[in-house]
Amino acid sequence: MVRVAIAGASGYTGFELLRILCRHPRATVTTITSRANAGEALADVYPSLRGHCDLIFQDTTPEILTADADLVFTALPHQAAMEIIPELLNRGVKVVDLSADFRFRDPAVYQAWYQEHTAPDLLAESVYGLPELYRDTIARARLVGNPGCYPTSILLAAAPLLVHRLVDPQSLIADSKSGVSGAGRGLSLTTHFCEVNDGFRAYKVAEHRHTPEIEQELSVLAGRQVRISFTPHLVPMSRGILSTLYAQLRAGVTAEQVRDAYHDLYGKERFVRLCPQGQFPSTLQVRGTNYCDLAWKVDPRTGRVVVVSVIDNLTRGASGQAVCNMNIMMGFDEDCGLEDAPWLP
Ligand SMILES: NC(=O)C1=CN([C@@H]2O[C@H](COP(=O)(O)OP(=O)(O)OC[C@H]3O[C@@H](n4cnc5c(N)ncnc54)[C@H](OP(=O)(O)O)[C@@H]3O)[C@@H](O)[C@H]2O)C=CC1
Ligand SMILES: CC(=O)N[C@@H](CCC(=O)OP(=O)(O)O)C(=O)O
Repeated sequence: MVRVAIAGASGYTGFELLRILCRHPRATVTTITSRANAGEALADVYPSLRGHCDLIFQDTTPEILTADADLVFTALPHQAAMEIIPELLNRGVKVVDLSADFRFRDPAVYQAWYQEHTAPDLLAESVYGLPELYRDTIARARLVGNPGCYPTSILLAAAPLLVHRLVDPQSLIADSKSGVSGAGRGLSLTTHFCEVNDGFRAYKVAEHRHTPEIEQELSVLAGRQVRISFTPHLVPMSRGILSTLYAQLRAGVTAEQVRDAYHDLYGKERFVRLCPQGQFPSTLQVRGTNYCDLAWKVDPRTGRVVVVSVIDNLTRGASGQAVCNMNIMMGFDEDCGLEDAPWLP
């Protein structure tokens, strides 16, 4: 059994980690932390977990997080994560960080979009935690930067097209719609029920901080610097992301080549499901799971391919992917604890 601590267990991704790990056959959660809830029982903060886990929240300190753990999930806001992760590593645990603090290869990019990086040396060591692309390095990692939710949905949609050189990498446009839990559990006017319900809006157009993360990984896949137009939208649902990706096909590329590229990259993948031709996925079909469901269509009128990708932002976009990364780091089967079928309705 691997002993696990969760920093920031009172937030939405922390809760989702607990939901998954409570039934994980090879992991046991020993420690949960939150500054505001320290001293309270988990079941008092999250009554839905009553009977599944009887832990008490403790304060978020490196000493507490490493006292009885082999691996720590840091489900903390950006900046707060990098403030404690160097000390966690010094104390000998492995870390899967759900924030953006260890997703970037170049500290200057992080600093341009976030803030000063207080542990830039660790960026050279951390591994971007997208299992389909990096499972071999994840297996050897001590520190994994778990991908952002929008990047996960967009990178999985784009990868076959770039790996097989089927599209002009500079033509990529991604239009994404997220449920409100993507903004975390904290209260704010933008996620207030009356501000979100019955409406639908774009936000942070051409300036969302996931743009450099997406471009970093698209550039690796394309073998050259890539720029993307990325527009996120907030939709009135609790969970889920649907991303629509548009790309210009290179001259002469056929629909059969596009189909073969998706089957080549994902044919054996446990968590990427390719929809039957003509069926486009709903966020409902991946709810509460680590699946990314993909569908595409070549439009012969425009010479573009349109790809639709759906994930659950809290599971595949955060905590499910984090557990998958833990499984790889510990040498477990990738789907250990992640085998559940989606919920419906
Ligand atoms: N929600 C989502 O869909 C996704 C979120 N992420 C990332 O995962 C991380 C967690 O997100 P989420 O669970 O949604 O966030 P929440 O706001 O729901 O939870 C944040 C958690 O961190 C703790 N916390 C807040 N501020 C600090 C601080 N300064 N120092 C230490 N602890 C702090 C909070 O508890 P307390 O204040 O009591 O200590 C709480 O437990 C973030 O980095 C987020 O960007 C990534 C992908 C998807
Ligand atoms: C709906 C919503 O607000 N979504 C969040 C994305 C959450 C996410 O993936 O988080 P990271 O901050 O860890 O990169 C946003 O747009 O900021």
